Amino acid sequence: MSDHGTGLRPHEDHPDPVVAAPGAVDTAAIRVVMQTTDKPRVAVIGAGSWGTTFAKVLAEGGADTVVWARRPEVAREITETKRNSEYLPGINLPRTLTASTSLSAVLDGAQQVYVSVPSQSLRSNLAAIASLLPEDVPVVSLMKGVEKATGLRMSEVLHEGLGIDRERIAVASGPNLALEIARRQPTAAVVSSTSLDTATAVATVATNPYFRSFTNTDVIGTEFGGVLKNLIAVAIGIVDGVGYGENTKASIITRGLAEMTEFAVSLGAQSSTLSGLAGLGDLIATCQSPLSRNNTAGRLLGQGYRFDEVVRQMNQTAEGLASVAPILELAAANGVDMPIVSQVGEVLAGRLDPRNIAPHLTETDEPQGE
Ligand SMILES: NC(=O)C1=CN([C@@H]2O[C@H](COP(=O)(O)OP(=O)(O)OC[C@H]3O[C@@H](n4cnc5c(N)ncnc54)[C@H](O)[C@@H]3O)[C@@H](O)[C@H]2O)C=CC1
Ligand SMILES: O=C(CO)COP(=O)(O)O
Repeated sequence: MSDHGTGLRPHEDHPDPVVAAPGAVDTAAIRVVMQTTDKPRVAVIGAGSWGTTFAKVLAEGGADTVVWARRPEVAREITETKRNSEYLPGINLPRTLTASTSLSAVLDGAQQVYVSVPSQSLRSNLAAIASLLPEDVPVVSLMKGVEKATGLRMSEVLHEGLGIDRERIAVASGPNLALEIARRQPTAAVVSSTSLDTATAVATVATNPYFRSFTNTDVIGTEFGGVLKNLIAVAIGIVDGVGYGENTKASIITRGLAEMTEFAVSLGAQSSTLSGLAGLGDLIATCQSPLSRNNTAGRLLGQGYRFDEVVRQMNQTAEGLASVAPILELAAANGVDMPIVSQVGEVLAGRLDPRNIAPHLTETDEPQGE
């Protein structure tokens, strides 16, 4: 069997029963694991849709991967049947992937640790992780929210809660809808750390034939890109739910990117990061896809459901809903106008009829330079 130029050895005794989606990478190229020598041992904290998918990415890139699941039934299903049917229906996980509810078992010997729990729950999980974290290993945030109570980015919460150097922390972001990646559709991501060595070490492990990780050192831009595109995706969902068409959505996406960029740059990001995978790339994916939970939450709001009804209907994490308020506080503190995000906040609060969101792309009715 050819290794399709990957340099990786086909793993022939585990025929993969996943049916490739149209356009997915040739499964023969994917049905491989790295040579067993120097297989990095990695831990993924969180067994929801993204934690499980990222664990699959890492395992299919050759890493010896173990997942921490909060619920025993989820850990058991992953380990015994190689499925996570609640979050990734129809997806077969790699034979080598296992999960456990024991943090010490998962973290023991880990050379890299990836964290993917809902942003608002991160801090409460860190005390237990801190005492078990192997020394000097990189810790990678896969999350796209800010902490509601503090406005801190997830890498900042990791820094505070784990008491580790910023150079050890990385964030991974980009147009990464979990189910598409779980189906092995080709995808790019960006891994960012203030230390390029850390970003490179993580990106090397978080790469496989269908998932390619780029690197940068703009952690602020990379993280805010992932947070802010969720808010614009809620706005897109709202106008979709109302029934507006493509002009409205293109206007919101384009002005939304300008809003995202101004905000992030005011807090220290490089504007080029917002034009990259973690900004524009993720904005396109999230605003276009019905797989997006933020987009879905917005659509329900646009269809007339109240905020509490939307929260009840969502059985997965829609980070944007909790991030609106802290982002608007940061914007106000930095003198940045965010007309689209402000109006998402007004719709969430029940103070603005979703049908009135679209015209308000600026703060005033005076013509403004683009
Ligand atoms: N699903 C996706 O396509 C992507 C998600 N992300 C980000 O990944 C992060 C996690 O999201 P998903 O996995 O999609 O969410 P999810 O809703 O699919 O799963 C969340 C997981 O966290 C667990 N959990 C809930 N409360 C917890 C707590 N207090 N402590 C520990 N674990 C808890 C749940 O049991 C579940 O396993 C979010 O920040 C999201 O923005 C990033 C890229 C893609
Ligand atoms: O971050 C994502 C895609 O990159 C997933 O978006 P949702 O959280 O809206 O599903």
